[in-house]
Amino acid sequence: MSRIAVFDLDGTLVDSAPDIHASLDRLMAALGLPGFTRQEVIGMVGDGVRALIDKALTARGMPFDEASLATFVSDYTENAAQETRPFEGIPAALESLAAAGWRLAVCTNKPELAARHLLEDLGLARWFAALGGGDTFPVRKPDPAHLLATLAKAGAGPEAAVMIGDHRNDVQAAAGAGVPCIFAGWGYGPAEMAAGAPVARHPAELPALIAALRG
Ligand SMILES: O=C(O)COP(=O)(O)O
Ligand SMILES: [Mg+2]
Repeated sequence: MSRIAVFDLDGTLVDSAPDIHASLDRLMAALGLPGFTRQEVIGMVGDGVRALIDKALTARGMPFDEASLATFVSDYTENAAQETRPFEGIPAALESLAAAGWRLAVCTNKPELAARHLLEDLGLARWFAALGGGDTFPVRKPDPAHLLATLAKAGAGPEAAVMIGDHRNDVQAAAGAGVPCIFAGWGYGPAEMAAGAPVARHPAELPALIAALRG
């Protein structure tokens, strides 16, 4: 069975914080509330959009509401690729993995439509055999079923897979699915989230690290 590398999106493939930050601050301004610093936004990313909006509203003493979530999702889906770019070295790493016979997939807590638009706008979509978004299945990371369902969509199983992510959710989903994980040290998660997983400091290290896990 062909080997497959499954990537997280935000903070792993793409530096998406600028557009998440801009959309969130537009929502807050529309609600008459103060915006956030970039570090605050990065600290709220990882558990999907519902959690992001919940954390943002809670930080301003407001209850969660569905209308704010819907406003954010539609604004962000439109504007996800304004400033967001692949991390330096990611396109080359994907090309090198594909050339070495790896199939590639994306497992992200970002909503599927926004993730799809973003990958297309950045010219990355062609690399991926499957995408499992935060709303594609009834569950999402850290639930290992999110990773397993993404693999199934690509016609693959966990025994041939490696996961690459920048958040504890990625490490936990991979561990639960029996898939080795590489922690993206260039991403948004603090180093302790690696929890013992090997840490790549730069995307250029990925082809060798991934091959070492599933030779
Ligand atoms: O949308 C999020 O909160 C995180 O998305 P990710 O799973 O691609 O890092
Ligand atoms: Mg991430």
